[in-house]
Amino acid sequence: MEPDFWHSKWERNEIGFHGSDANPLLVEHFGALARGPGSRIFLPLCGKTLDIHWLLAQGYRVVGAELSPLAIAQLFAELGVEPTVTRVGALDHYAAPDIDVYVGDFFDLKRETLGPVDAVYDRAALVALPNAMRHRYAAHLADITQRAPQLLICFEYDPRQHEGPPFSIDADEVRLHYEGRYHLTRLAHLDVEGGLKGKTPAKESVWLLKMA
Ligand SMILES: C[S@@+](CC[C@H](N)C(=O)[O-])C[C@H]1O[C@@H](n2cnc3c(N)ncnc32)[C@H](O)[C@@H]1O
Repeated sequence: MEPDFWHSKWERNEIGFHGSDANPLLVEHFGALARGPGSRIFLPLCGKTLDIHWLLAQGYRVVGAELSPLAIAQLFAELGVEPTVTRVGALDHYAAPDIDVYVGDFFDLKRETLGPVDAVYDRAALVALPNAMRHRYAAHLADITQRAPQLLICFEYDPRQHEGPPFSIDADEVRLHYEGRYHLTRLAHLDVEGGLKGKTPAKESVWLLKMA
């Protein structure tokens, strides 16, 4: 997807991916990462997800990366926090106590800028990207986070029935991206209630990725 695709989604408020509560799969499975309060959790392609609110409320520190300044203005407004904004290379760094968000292209985020992270939470990031970008994304994510343990949520459905995003990512594809880099465990494999976008039969998987 080109940046304009996402900018226009945010400008038109076509954000069906944005949940109205913290993701139940995060709440159920985050403990598998075994990271205590105070740990720094990275959310690539974070949007304004309420998962950030949940993580902060649990005492975690959060760092996000997001293309849309509109999304991040809304995130901080909804958190009720005024960030300071500074330029770091090609990105804008929004900072407030316990939260940093880098606004711009994820592929411009460097390891030194991101700093150390204790865990990664990918919900609707890998699945948001077309196939050609997913390889680059997975390699870049593993590199800048130094293969920090990761909770990854993916959809699976018959790709003939729905044109992404979200794209269908089955177990073979998760292994293709990550098997050489992490030890993989599938923690859950569930039917999406009512189907994807209320019509396409789909499953959701939760993966735990840990350095082998
Ligand atoms: C499907 S949404 C998911 C947002 C969030 N993870 C959630 O669960 O609500 C994908 C997000 O990725 C952002 N995005 C897409 N391409 C990006 C890129 N190259 N760099 C940073 N963010 C990007 C979009 O603006 C959008 O907010």
